Amino acid sequence: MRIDVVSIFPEYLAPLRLSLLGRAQEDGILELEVHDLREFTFDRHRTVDDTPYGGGAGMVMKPEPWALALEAVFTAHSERRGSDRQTERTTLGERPVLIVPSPAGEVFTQALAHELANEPTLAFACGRYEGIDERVLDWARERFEVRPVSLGDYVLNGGEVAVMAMVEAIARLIPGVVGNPESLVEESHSDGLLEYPVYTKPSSWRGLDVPEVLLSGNHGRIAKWRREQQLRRTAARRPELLDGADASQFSGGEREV
Ligand SMILES: Nc1cc(-c2cccs2)n[nH]1
Repeated sequence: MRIDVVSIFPEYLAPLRLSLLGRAQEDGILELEVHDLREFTFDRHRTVDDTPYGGGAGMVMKPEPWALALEAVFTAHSERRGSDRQTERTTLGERPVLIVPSPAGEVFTQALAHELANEPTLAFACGRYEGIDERVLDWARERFEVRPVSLGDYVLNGGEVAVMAMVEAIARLIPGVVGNPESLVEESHSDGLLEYPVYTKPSSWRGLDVPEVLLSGNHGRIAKWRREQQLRRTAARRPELLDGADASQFSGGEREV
C-alpha cells in the first residue's frame, strides 16, 4: 500500500517511520510519502491561509496550494493503481481514496480501518486553522473518493494526530505488518465487542491473583470465560456496541446455551 499525507507540519508524521510501520516501509510492504503543503506555494511568505469570507475568528486554508498538492498525489496514485492491476486487491477503475480528518466527518471505526486496508493507495489531507476551503473538497471529488473522517466528538488543532491514529489502525491490518496475525483476531472491536482482560506472570502479585480459570489449562472453560468477560465489559462500558455484535455467538466455536 502507498500512503500519501499532505500537511504544513510534515515532521508531525515522523512517528510513522518508527517501530512496526517503519519496518513495513523497510520491507516494502508500506510506502509512506509525506508532503509539505508549503512546497506548493510560490509567494515570498509561502502563504497557506487567509481570512474567512463571511467573517469570524481564525483563518481558512487557501485552495490553490491544496489543489496543486492533491494533483501531484492523484498522479502518483493513478500510476500506482494502474501498475497494481494484476493484484486482486485493486479496486479497478475506482477513484483513489482521499481521507480528510474532520470533526464533521463519518466516525473512524475498526470496520472502516478494515475497508481502507484493502485499498492499494490512500491519501490524507491534514487541515489546520478553521479548516480547508470547501471548494478543495468539491474540486477533489472529480479525482478522488473524498471521505471526511472524524476520530471522535472532540476537536484537535489539526488533522496530523488523527492521520497518525488512522494510518496505524489501517496499516497494522496489512498482511506482514504485524508479526503474528493471530494477534489481530481477538482484540477490541474485531468481533464487535471490547477485548477481555489479560494477565501474565506472576500468578499472584501484591495480593492480587490471576483468575483461576486462566491457570486451569481447560481451553473450553478459558474461551467461555473470556467471551463472558467481553460481554460484561462491553455491557458496562459500551452498551451500544452490543446491538451490532453477535453476542449470542460463542467465539470459541461452541454455541452458548
Ligand atoms: N475528530 C477530530 C478531527 C479533528 C480535526 C481538527 C482539525 C483538523 S481535523 N478534530 N477532531
